[in-house]
Amino acid sequence: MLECRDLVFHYTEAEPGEIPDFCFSLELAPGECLAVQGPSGGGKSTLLSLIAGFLEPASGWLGWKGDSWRDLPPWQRPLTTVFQEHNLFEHLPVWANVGLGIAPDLRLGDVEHRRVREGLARVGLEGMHDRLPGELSGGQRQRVALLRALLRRRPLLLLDEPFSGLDAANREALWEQVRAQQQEGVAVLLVSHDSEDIRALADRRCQLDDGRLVAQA
Ligand SMILES: Nc1ncnc2c1ncn2[C@@H]1O[C@H](COP(=O)(O)OP(=O)(O)OP(=O)(O)O)[C@@H](O)[C@H]1O
Repeated sequence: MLECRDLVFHYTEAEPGEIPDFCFSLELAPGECLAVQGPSGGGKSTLLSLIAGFLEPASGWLGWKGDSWRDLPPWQRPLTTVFQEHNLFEHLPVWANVGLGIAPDLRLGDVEHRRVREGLARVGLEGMHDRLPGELSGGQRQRVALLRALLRRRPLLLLDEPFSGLDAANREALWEQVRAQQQEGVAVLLVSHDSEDIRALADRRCQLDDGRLVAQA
């Protein structure tokens, strides 16, 4: 269970009152998908960055299964992220960008190479194995980033508009992959403006309103 309790954050470089202080509280159980919606600039990326450990809260509690993440650096948290910028390694081919999700040192044996190839086929990228990210379209890059995150198989998946710009067939294929991970107990926090994504995946929804999360029916 992911738990945020009164997690307070403010951007110090902003003028007082210019941006609301953020104060987030939420719970997310294994296998559950919570969708977060809100206006542009409402604080959705800020929430994900706090959970991932890229920003440090001023106060409050953040943890997983009762253990505080307060002093845990991002790379030790049991989660994986797909943020809007896809963070691909431009000098590495597609197979290696995906393979990093399985082995960060890229020591892949036959089994791991097969997982990469099968994964690429599942997201419609079978011909792209050896291409560099700069030779892919935006939607293809997005699929590479998502596949890498899915192959990591961490207990918590943080997704920021992960399906925007994908065509219907690819979107459905990726929904299927995310659902399969939920069934294995992966918790998903989904930031999305897209009502179809939310209908397809979310068990619950909440809205970011003036720096606070408000549950939606
Ligand atoms: N480094 C920063 N310094 C100061 N203010 C920031 C910084 N990063 C973000 N903000 C401000 O914090 C607020 C929340 O930003 P955030 O990126 O979390 O919003 P968002 O809901 O993800 O927006 P979008 O949907 O447009 O991506 C915005 O008003 C933004 O301008």
